[in-house]
Amino acid sequence: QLLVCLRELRISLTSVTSATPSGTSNASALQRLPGAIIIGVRKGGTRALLEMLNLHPDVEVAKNEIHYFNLDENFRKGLDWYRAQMPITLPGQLTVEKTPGYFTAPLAPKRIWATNPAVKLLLIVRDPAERLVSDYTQVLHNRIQQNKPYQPLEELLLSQGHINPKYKALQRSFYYQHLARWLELF
Ligand SMILES: Nc1ncnc2c1ncn2[C@@H]1O[C@H](COP(=O)(O)OS(=O)(=O)O)[C@@H](OP(=O)(O)O)[C@H]1O
Repeated sequence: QLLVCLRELRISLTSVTSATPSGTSNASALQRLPGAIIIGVRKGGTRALLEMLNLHPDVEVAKNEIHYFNLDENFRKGLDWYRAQMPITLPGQLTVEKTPGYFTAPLAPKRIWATNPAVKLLLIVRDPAERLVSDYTQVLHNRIQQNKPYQPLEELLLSQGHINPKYKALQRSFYYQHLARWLELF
């Protein structure tokens, strides 16, 4: 399925990436903006998806999460900074980056659209309740490692006997609310 998906991505991206000259000389080895972005969801298996795509010789991935479209401090650094975070590719190769934080970031859809409306967005989802528990577990793990205090999941999830809609890990599992913002543009 991934191979089929990749073939489709390459076909649809030919027009976008063909602005670069064909051939495989070193002069054509450049850092290019992504043709596809894994936008989420956090704890949805985004790292595994990125690594699997990276097995294909026509794909190069940004190893780290870039957080360009969701963090103002990075967005302010500009497009040249973003491009500089990308791997070197040859013409015809597809650059992919993943930052699961994009999916829930209010400004990310508009920013990505303004940068490249033809970019392909990849979203991998997971049972939202399992995702929430995984999200909580990661934060818990980080806090324990940093010797910081932590609350049980029940305390975060419930407020006066009711579900607390302000709990961030819960909000991140409201897939439809976030997806609606993306679908307004893409
Ligand atoms: N192939 C496959 N099938 C099912 N689940 C998988 C798979 N690969 C990764 N995982 C699980 O995905 C969780 C990590 O997701 P992410 O890579 O998106 O995490 S992160 O948002 O980048 O931190 C993490 O979940 P938890 O085990 O609950 O932490 C992984 O176990």
